[in-house]
Amino acid sequence: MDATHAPLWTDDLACRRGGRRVFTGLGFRLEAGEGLTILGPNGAGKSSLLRMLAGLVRPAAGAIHWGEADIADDPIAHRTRTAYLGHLDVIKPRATVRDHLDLAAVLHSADRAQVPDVAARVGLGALLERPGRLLSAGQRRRVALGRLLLSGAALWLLDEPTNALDTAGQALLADLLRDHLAGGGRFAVATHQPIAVETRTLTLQGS
Ligand SMILES: Nc1ncnc2c1ncn2[C@@H]1O[C@H](COP(=O)(O)OP(=O)(O)OP(=O)(O)O)[C@@H](O)[C@H]1O
Repeated sequence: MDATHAPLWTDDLACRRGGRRVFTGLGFRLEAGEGLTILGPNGAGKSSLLRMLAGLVRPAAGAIHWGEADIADDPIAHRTRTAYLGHLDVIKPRATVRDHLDLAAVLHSADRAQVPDVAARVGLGALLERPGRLLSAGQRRRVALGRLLLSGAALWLLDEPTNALDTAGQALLADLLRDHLAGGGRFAVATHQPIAVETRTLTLQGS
């Protein structure tokens, strides 16, 4: 099977953090073109699961597979196909919106000529030359969405992506997620806010 279209799946996945059990026995499958919404109370392990799917936290038991392979067997391949958006948007104070998106394009071997279009897509077309220190929280989040678009990653892992986004920003996020699925991508979103995209749902119970 073409690796891009291979299913992402877990079987009997368990997570421990700080010596404490967070979740056990987690199994789910995510095909190309599918999204997953991860729900659950504070501390249930949503961020931990996303970090595990990104290969940043090791499972205490079980494994995460991409097709036949355990993602831990080829971390570089997994990093290349994955984009992780955490709670904090890392923005350099002096670098402009254009600089941030240019850097993302270079890092992901994307065409820098796309940057103005990507900025416009995320609502920052008029702010290309604005430095990071002058961006609002929602504008920073939009830079992060622009980076996501430039990543070309098949798997988007988004932790509370609606944070700081206004109504229009939340609609934009939903559009980007739908377009990503339509292009054969997949995503997992940990959220307390509903996102207006049809997805599978995984609810972590917490303890
Ligand atoms: N770096 C860490 N070291 C030790 N324990 C951690 C670490 N990060 C998280 N935990 C613990 O793991 C558990 C799950 O945390 P996690 O952040 O995954 O939950 P969450 O469902 O994303 O919560 P929230 O809804 O509050 O964002 C919590 O009990 C937390 O205290």
